[in-house]
Amino acid sequence: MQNDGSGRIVVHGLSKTFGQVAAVQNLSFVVEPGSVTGFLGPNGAGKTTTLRMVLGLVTPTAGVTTISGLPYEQLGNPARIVGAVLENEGFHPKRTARNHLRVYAAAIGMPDQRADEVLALVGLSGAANRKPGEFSLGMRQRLALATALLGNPQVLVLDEPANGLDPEGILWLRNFLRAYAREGRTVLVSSHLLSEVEQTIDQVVIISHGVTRYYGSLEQLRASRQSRVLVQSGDPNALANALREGGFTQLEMAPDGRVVVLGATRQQIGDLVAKSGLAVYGMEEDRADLEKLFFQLTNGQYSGAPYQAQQHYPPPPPGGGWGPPPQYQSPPGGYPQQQGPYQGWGGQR
Ligand SMILES: Nc1ncnc2c1ncn2[C@@H]1O[C@H](COP(=O)(O)OP(=O)(O)OP(=O)(O)O)[C@@H](O)[C@H]1O
Repeated sequence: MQNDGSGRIVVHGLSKTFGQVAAVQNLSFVVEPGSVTGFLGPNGAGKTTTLRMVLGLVTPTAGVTTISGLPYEQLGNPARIVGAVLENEGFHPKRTARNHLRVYAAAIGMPDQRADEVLALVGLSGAANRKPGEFSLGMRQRLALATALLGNPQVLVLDEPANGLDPEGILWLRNFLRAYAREGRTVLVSSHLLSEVEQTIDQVVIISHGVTRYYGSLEQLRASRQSRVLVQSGDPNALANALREGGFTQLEMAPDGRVVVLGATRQQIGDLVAKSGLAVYGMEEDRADLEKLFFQLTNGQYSGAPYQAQQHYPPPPPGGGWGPPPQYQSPPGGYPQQQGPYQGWGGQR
């Protein structure tokens, strides 16, 4: 085997067991260069363990993980290929930011001046002579990123990099990572909050209880959200009957008396209502937000209530892209009644 120069991260059949705890189970996904991939899952889902296996810090119980075709430990001078920021990185309390970076630069064969270059890249030039002990959490995150960038790596692996960043810091990080990926590099970013990385990532791997729940483009995940239309009518029962006859059978009643039609567009309902001659006073279309979908996909790690799937996912795209979990039987989509504000049709109002 040799370094194929691609910067592609491959995780194949990866498992890790700590005593009785199956932290990661048979995980498979590919992180392509030129994109930012989000690695998402609730706390304890197995993200850090997986990233540590990718970085050769934890030995897998089963499976393999490679970067540019090689296991991390066979990469030669890995810091020149992969830059990583893991959680809770410590800094020497007495060293300035610049000296901290110079020590690390020397260790990987980079010149002193690289320290100032990476400080500039992360916007910390003005703090070069200060000690990280005086830094805010956001500044420490930037310094950790600067450390990862020392070797000008083709691949960046960041564990929860948005933790502790203020909105401005998150925006900065987003622009930085997107620009980095645009140069054809590989960026893998973990987070337990989809909203934190939603605008940064193109691809997403969602795990829960150490198992892949979704693997593919964020765009496709967005498209799988089912729309619903809320219809205000003078006679909700007559409207419901007309809708059922028209083939719209997924109906709910909102607490305010509006009829909620799942899986329909405003236009479809408008046409049907016009034919039925019923009075309708207003229609509002909305889509399930991605965060809700994320909750559904990671069900069981957020709330005790079991998710009852109402909708099936669209079939896998040709050429794959979906996670392989054989035990994944409860596809997402729709609006789980126990989580939404709506009562089922005929339920308590
Ligand atoms: N060294 C270890 N020894 C024993 N159990 C471990 C060890 N490392 C992780 N675990 C367990 O493995 C599971 C996955 O942990 P991991 O830290 O990988 O999850 P995570 O998704 O990164 O969560 P977080 O965001 O909270 O760090 C947890 O149940 C955790 O307690």
